[in-house]
Amino acid sequence: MDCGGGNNDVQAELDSVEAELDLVELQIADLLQKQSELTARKNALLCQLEEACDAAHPSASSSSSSSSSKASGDVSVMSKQEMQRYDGADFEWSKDVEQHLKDSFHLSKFRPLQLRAINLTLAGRDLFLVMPTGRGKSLCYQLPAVCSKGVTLVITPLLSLMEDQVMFLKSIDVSAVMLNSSSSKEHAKTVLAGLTDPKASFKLLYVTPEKIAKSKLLMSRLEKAYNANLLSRIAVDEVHCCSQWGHDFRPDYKLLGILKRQFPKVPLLGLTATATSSVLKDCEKILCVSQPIVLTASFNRTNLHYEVRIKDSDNEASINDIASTIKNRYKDQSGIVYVFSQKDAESVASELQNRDILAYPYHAHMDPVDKSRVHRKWTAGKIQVVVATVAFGMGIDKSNVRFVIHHTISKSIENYYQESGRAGRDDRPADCIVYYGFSDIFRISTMVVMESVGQQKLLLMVDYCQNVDRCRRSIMAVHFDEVWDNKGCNQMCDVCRNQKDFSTMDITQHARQVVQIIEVASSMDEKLTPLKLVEAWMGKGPAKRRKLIETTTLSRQQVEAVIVYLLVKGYLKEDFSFTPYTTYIYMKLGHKAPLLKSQTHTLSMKMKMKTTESGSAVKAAIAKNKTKEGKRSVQSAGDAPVGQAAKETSAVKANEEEVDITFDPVVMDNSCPPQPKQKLFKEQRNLSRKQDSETDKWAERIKKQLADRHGEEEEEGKKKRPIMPQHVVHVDVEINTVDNVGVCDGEETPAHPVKPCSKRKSTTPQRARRKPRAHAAAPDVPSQSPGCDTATNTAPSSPSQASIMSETAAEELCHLRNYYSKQLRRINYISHEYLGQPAQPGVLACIREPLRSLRLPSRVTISQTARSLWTRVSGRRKLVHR
Ligand SMILES: Nc1ncnc2c1ncn2[C@@H]1O[C@H](COP(=O)(O)OP(=O)(O)OP(=O)(O)O)[C@@H](O)[C@H]1O
Repeated sequence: MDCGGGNNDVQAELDSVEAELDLVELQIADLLQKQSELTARKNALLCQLEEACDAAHPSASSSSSSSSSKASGDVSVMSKQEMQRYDGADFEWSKDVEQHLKDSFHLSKFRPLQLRAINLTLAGRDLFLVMPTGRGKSLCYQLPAVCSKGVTLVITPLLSLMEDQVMFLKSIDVSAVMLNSSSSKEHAKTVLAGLTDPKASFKLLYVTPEKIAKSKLLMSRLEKAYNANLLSRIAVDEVHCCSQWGHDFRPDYKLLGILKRQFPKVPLLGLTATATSSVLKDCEKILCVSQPIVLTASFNRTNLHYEVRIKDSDNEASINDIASTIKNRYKDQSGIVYVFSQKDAESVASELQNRDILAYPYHAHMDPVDKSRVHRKWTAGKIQVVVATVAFGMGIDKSNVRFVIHHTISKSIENYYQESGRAGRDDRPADCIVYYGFSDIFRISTMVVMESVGQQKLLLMVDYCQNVDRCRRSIMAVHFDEVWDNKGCNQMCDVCRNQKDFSTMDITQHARQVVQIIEVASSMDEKLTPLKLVEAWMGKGPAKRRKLIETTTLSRQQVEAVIVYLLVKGYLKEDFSFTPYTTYIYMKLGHKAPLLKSQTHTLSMKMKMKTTESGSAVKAAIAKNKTKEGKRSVQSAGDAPVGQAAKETSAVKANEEEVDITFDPVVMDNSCPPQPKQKLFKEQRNLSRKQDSETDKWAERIKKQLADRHGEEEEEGKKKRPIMPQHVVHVDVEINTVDNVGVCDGEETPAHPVKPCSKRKSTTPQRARRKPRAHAAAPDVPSQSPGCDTATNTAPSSPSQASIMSETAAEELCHLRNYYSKQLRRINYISHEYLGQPAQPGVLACIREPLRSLRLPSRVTISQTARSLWTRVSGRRKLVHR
């Protein structure tokens, strides 16, 4: 068929119209998003107005429940007047409640919302209570428990939390028991019998969600207690764990719906400090509670001062800064430094000790006895600082913590709120400081990549840190769906304190440059890691590429800020590449990148600009770009560079010999122990050598490709250059793990607070770092649980043994090994959700729980999958050894 020139024109126009339509769609999506944000804000303001106009609004809870009506459920279920009645003390139980508050709990008065919550639950209402960290949520089920007939069932995610609470209740003569993996048979028997005994000696029973999911005996006893009217209440602590959208999702919380289905008349009380309305809606469904009353106290902890500091890329400098802050501002005062990994916990603690600060590490892989000692000593004020991973979080209730410093940003705003919420629980002023660094974003990114909304949440946290013009509290308020009055901060955040310490810059040209760099790299079959993108834009990298792109005169800090901004706003996105051992991150164009093609699209960004130097740098760069604009999109080899850029370009040119076409992936590798630098260096050198031999040929090919590109011709069948990480950054990662903070027993502080990593427990089986080779690639699936790290390699190791394998078998084994490594990593990753759980013997038992969270083919059971994994591995093994 003849497709003449006419058709070509039509096709060209069609392409252009389609491209324009794409742009319009993006703009519509943008506007729709803006519309929904504004509508939400409008509704919130309307609610605020309505509340303000309500003459009968009681003073008792108004200050703290400003957004309680955001749970529209309240209003539909109960009128405001009726709701206010629950702030009163004219119920049949009121006297009892008052008396126990003073006599049992030794408290003089209620904090805002406590009495309302207690009255509501005692009246049999289902209730979700969202109250800030440290405000006294526990009292809202503990006090009703002692005022009610029968037993209150409390679901808690952590054994440590459970132990702490039971110990505390015992200390005030309130009888409470717990059932967990370490309970003896006899104890379990007594507890189960007590459930149906009207004269039972305990008022509260603490269990983990897993216990509910697994113990049929417990469920049957609860059923009997229910029928005998002896199950008075169900409290689900940290209720946000039900929802995948919550920041600490636990699969077994999903099964708790059985409670309301089996015991519909028992009032349920869900408690959390961090849940957005969508998370609560999700929890409502999961727990099968219909139209619960939602009481929401303001998230605002007025005594906490929030601050973000830019982290120096030189670790030494940031440690110095932290140390001097602690020594100058918090002399002899208690605090926490949160870090990213186990290794960081040990090294930062050691660095602080070197600077005469009494700091001890705390992380999930420490001996439980050591953890318990550190916790205890810190609580007693004998240790000034705990340098901790997230393992030291929920349930840490020390009143006089004056500072919480984040050496690395948290993985979400919810996490940050929880972690920083350990500060100032005595209502006195305390500081929450985050050190925010470019490379940390990508370290965390590799950690949260497996989580369903991990990336989005991380970017919101990054946005919080990057922000220079909005009150930090207002960002949290929007995040927690709260109506925010700007006066509410009272200059208790760095932004409100240093108002006007920023300038608005038009970064449209900068953004176009970044997009162009990625496009050029992609045309050269190159993938750029975040670090390489920064360097490329600043004029480093292969000369061939430099000739094709526009470099910048912005400072490194500004370059990083712009790239992060583009990532947060969707002009860039991360691209993950997985190997059995590592996760690589590369930067790609995001869904909004095409908008930059339109000349009318502009992009501005607020930047901190303390020095005029950096300010003028930005302006100079913008001016330079404007003059260049239109002159070229791709600079030809003969073009003479101008101004500052010329200096940079020639400086880089001088270094050209040293710059190779390399890749610098950010790597998360939690499968291998830290490698000696020498070994790493050797591996890199080997890879470099391999690359060197290819580079010349490759450069020739690139030249041709570029020529083709300019001529708008696509060379058919061009081979992609294999990506060979030359510079591998080995990151030691502790996945967001919560674990058992041991019980106090009065022991000494560990003699060697900072343990060397000699016997570090890896989070996944240890493996050689090299790429698996066919001849040594027998699937050495460990005979231990996936969490164990001493995998024994039974693969043939000598050349003679290897030679008996056919090439196809070797290749297949190699694939299989990769597959299992990846599966084991995933299983292991998910297993961390279960660290607080009873360890059960047997491989199947060990991986069953994590497997629940994996997506299995329909009609395939978990046991079948587990068994088939093992059968396939052993089958392959036999094949190899034959
Ligand atoms: N009405 C009150 N008056 C004084 N102190 C109180 C009152 N209610 C609770 N507290 C104290 O506040 C502290 C924090 O209480 P609790 O552990 O219940 O907080 P929380 O809301 O569960 O916090 P988090 O979510 O951070 O665990 C406890 O030490 C508790 O004794």
